[in-house]
Amino acid sequence: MTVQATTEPLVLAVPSKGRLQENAAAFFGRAGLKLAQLSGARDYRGTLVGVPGVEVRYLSASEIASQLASGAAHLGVTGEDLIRETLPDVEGSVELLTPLGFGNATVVVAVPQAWIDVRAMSDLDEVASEMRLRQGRRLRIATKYVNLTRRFLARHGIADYRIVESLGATEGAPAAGSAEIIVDITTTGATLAANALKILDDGIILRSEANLVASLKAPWGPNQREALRAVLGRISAEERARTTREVRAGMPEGGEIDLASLAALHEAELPYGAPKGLDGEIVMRCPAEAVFGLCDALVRASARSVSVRRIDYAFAAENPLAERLLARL
Ligand SMILES: Nc1ncnc2c1ncn2[C@@H]1O[C@H](COP(=O)(O)OP(=O)(O)OP(=O)(O)O)[C@@H](O)[C@H]1O
Ligand SMILES: O=P(O)(O)OC[C@H]1O[C@H](OP(=O)(O)OP(=O)(O)O)[C@H](O)[C@@H]1O
Ligand SMILES: [Mg+2]
Repeated sequence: MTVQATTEPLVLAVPSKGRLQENAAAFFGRAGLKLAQLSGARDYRGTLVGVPGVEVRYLSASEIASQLASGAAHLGVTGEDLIRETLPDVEGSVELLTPLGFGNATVVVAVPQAWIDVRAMSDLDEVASEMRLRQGRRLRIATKYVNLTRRFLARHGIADYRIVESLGATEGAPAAGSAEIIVDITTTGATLAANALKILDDGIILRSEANLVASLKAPWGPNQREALRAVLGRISAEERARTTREVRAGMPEGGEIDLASLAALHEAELPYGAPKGLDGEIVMRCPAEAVFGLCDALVRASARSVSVRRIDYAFAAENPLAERLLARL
């Protein structure tokens, strides 16, 4: 009988439900990372097709935040709001690798629209003090963002309040009489409006979006580091490709062109190096915004033809996301 060497996998935590699920799967898909569920839609574990050493775990967005904090997961996709709410020491326990452009939500302080004189946090401070003095009771704030709320109110010097923990439908609390005001996330503002609530002018606690987050507490052995490089290499390659354009130009025989300064002027690079003689094809890459400037300059430098392409992936020797994380481990 042979004993197989067990190699601990890198644990990648992916949202299993809710708003982040579909977008997260699409994000990995763009990076060429196909999620495969182990045995049908009810199994909460899976793998990444073609990337060995990775175990995918399907969890709720808030569980992902706790597992990154404890080190049970190495990498995960979750909202920054949940990271900042759940982790006592964000900087010391995780690295926010990159924002993902979805799951945008703003954590806000909202009060009844009927409170016409209450527009800012300083007004709220007055309301809270008056309630305490005149009615002998504290302002009640309904929220599931207990820690974010406490920190934000402390920064505004507000101490006369009580938190009523809410597990959902927070916006309904003032009308239901279980709290005077709320702290919750909003995206379109529709739920606040439907419940006759308004955001205080300086009541924005955090602008959040989904992030790719790495745990500093997880065990990062050699196998997990190798899997990390593979996963983040693809993610970087897709991001680099999406934001750059490849420019190919046919240069005339005997043409004279200072490729290095042309490249520098247009934030371009020569990913495959400068050709020996300049008559022939040159390949450059530049940021998408800089592409027409570069094309014009090449034409002025007597290029015979210039074409621009989008590319799917741009792999490079550098792996900036992985390097940033590895430097902290
Ligand atoms: N309306 C929204 N628009 C965009 N992103 C949102 C919205 N609501 C929540 N999010 C983001 O998605 C995260 C998870 O929210 P989601 O509603 O999917 O799960 P949940 O509320 O934690 O779970 P559940 O409501 O099932 O208990 C939020 O913390 C936030 O980062
Ligand atoms: O500003 P809006 O676009 O109206 O979105 C905000 C609402 O979306 C979220 O609720 P969700 O639908 O996730 O229900 P939940 O409270 O059960 O999480 C959030 O808690 C708000 O209630
Ligand atoms: Mg929700």
